[in-house]
Amino acid sequence: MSLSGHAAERTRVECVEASVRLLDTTLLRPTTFAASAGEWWSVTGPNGSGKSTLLRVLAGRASPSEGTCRVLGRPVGSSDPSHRREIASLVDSVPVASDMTLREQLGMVAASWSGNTPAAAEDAVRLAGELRLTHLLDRFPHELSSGQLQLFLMSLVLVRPGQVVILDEPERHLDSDHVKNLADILQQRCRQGATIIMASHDSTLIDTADRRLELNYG
Ligand SMILES: Nc1ncnc2c1ncn2[C@@H]1O[C@H](COP(=O)(O)OP(=O)(O)OP(=O)(O)O)[C@@H](O)[C@H]1O
Repeated sequence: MSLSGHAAERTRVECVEASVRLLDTTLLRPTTFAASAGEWWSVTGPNGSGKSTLLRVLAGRASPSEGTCRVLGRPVGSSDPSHRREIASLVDSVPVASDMTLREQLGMVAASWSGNTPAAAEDAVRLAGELRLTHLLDRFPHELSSGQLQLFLMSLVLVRPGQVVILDEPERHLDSDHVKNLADILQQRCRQGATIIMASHDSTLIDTADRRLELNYG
């Protein structure tokens, strides 16, 4: 089953009865939802309910055992760079270079996806400012606190121009003020047309999101 016509054009992420099993263990129960352009979805549920598994599927790191998941109309995990360009994810770990400053790494990622142009570099520095990282840009990753490192990981994801942003517990290590700031940044990204799929236990982020997908055990 898939959406058609105008709805299909606006649908960015669609799962239909998607489940994940590993031998006799269920990682994700059958799950159905459709997220449109400009929507921010929070995926909620207790520990072990399958939130990260769903996000791994959407990021192309796991496959549904049954059912389907499509991002931008195509199965995920595509090797096509033009498809991958549109999907920015912070799921599991994001590699960081220990011997490059934040500024160098952020600039490199921005240039990779948006071109090695002054405008792309300026956008990257502006994003770092929004995330309150400006004073840390000439440090190395090991010189950051846990929360500062989380903000840096967020910058590496949000500097990408993707239409679909997939985030697993972006609130990790952040104090309430930085979570609120992050909520504002993500809301702005949605207003610009992005679709965000976010697993979270944080009430500020969950309440700021437009839609909610609750995963349950039973
Ligand atoms: N490699 C694996 N092998 C077997 N079971 C797994 C594996 N990975 C995850 N699981 C199980 O799948 C279920 C869903 O895990 P998942 O990490 O998706 O949950 P979650 O909702 O993200 O939890 P949390 O809120 O704790 O992060 C859990 O019961 C977990 O024990």
